[in-house]
Amino acid sequence: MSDVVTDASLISSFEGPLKKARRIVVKVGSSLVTNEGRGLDEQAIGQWSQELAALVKEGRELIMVSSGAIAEGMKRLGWVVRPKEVNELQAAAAVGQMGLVQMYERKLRECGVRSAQVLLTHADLSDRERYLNARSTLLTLLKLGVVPVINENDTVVNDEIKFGDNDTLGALVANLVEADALVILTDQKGLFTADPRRNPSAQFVHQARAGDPQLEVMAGGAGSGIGTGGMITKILAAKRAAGSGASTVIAWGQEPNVLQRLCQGEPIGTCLMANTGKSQARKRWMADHLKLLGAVVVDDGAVGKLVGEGKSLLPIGMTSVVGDFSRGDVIAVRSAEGREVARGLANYASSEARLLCRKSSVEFERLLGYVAEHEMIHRDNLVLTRA
Ligand SMILES: Nc1ncnc2c1ncn2[C@@H]1O[C@H](COP(=O)(O)OP(=O)(O)O)[C@@H](O)[C@H]1O
Ligand SMILES: N[C@@H](CCC(=O)OP(=O)(O)O)C(=O)O
Repeated sequence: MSDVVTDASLISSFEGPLKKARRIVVKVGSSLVTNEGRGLDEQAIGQWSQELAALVKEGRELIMVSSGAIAEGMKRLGWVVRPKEVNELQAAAAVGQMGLVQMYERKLRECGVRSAQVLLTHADLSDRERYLNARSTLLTLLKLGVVPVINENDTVVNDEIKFGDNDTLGALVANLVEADALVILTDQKGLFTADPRRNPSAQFVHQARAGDPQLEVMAGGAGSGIGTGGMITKILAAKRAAGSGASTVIAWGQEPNVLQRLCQGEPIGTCLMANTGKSQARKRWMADHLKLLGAVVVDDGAVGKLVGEGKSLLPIGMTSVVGDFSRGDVIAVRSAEGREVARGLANYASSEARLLCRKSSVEFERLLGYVAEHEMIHRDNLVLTRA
């Protein structure tokens, strides 16, 4: 599908990508969360929390990426005009984040669901080791039925504050946890063919392909003075999320029961479809690594587990380690004859992996002083490369 669909009748039987989605990242912008800067919108946060809780109870995994710290901090500090100084924006974010996260914690707890605060920077997600640590923490939280509430760690960055780009953070988180879908809730019903605040005759876009260059022409900057990214960062976020196979829906955050209705398959908002399958995208990413830093050689039993049974690679099946790599690098898995059978993300650096060859996980702590993971390569991070 490459066309931009503005005719509602063409999508009447369309189910949307949320119905079958198990792992969903929801991003809400500052203007929605803080009622256009008037202060935390308790009713809205309460409503989203009820929906998140209901979806978690259905067996889905939900992550909330929420902006609003700066806007709420400004309100608490009595500042009417958004400061220009980065250190003042950072101070406002630190003050506002307290109230923001407390409100999510309380509202979710009232619905019987636990939450966790996670503060990330773009830099965290580009460093492989921190990327893996963030990933494994988030996946553990999801497994426990906890809803992570994520924001940028505004105190330690300045460019993120300047560009205020939590849409990108939402997409990076979707990629990090390999979400099935990203939902971006904002103050418009979705994407229009032009900014509806400036062009009242703009048409609504029901559906398009994520990454379609036409969308970037339609999207403009922020319209409210509270939000900072505007529609363009949402379009680019959808393109980024599509890289790992996640489709994106941009919808109005005040739409009644928006999340549950989307999950029932109602075509609300603008749906930007990813045209790459999840595993395909991941496979391509791994296959794109032309030069691998190392490899582990495994015995025939391990080859059978990986190839025949789709299992993770455990150190007990490894006989030797080749090269010099760090945790998070893509490495090859070779058979005893030296043939590459798979590739994947190493959970241990080569120096540690050498100590773990032929060892069972009960010995990891004694050998390394800590246990990062039981697997050398988790099956979620592994692709078979033998034809
Ligand atoms: N083509 C478009 N369709 C819809 N909204 C657009 C478009 N171009 C620009 N916008 C503006 O983007 C705003 C949403 O972005 P932003 O204010 O950053 O919200 P948020 O805080 O939710 O991230 C809308 O209020 C709207 O004025
Ligand atoms: N992280 C900051 C800024 C993020 C921001 O403004 O993003 P958005 O409202 O989604 O355009 C905050 O919480 O205020």
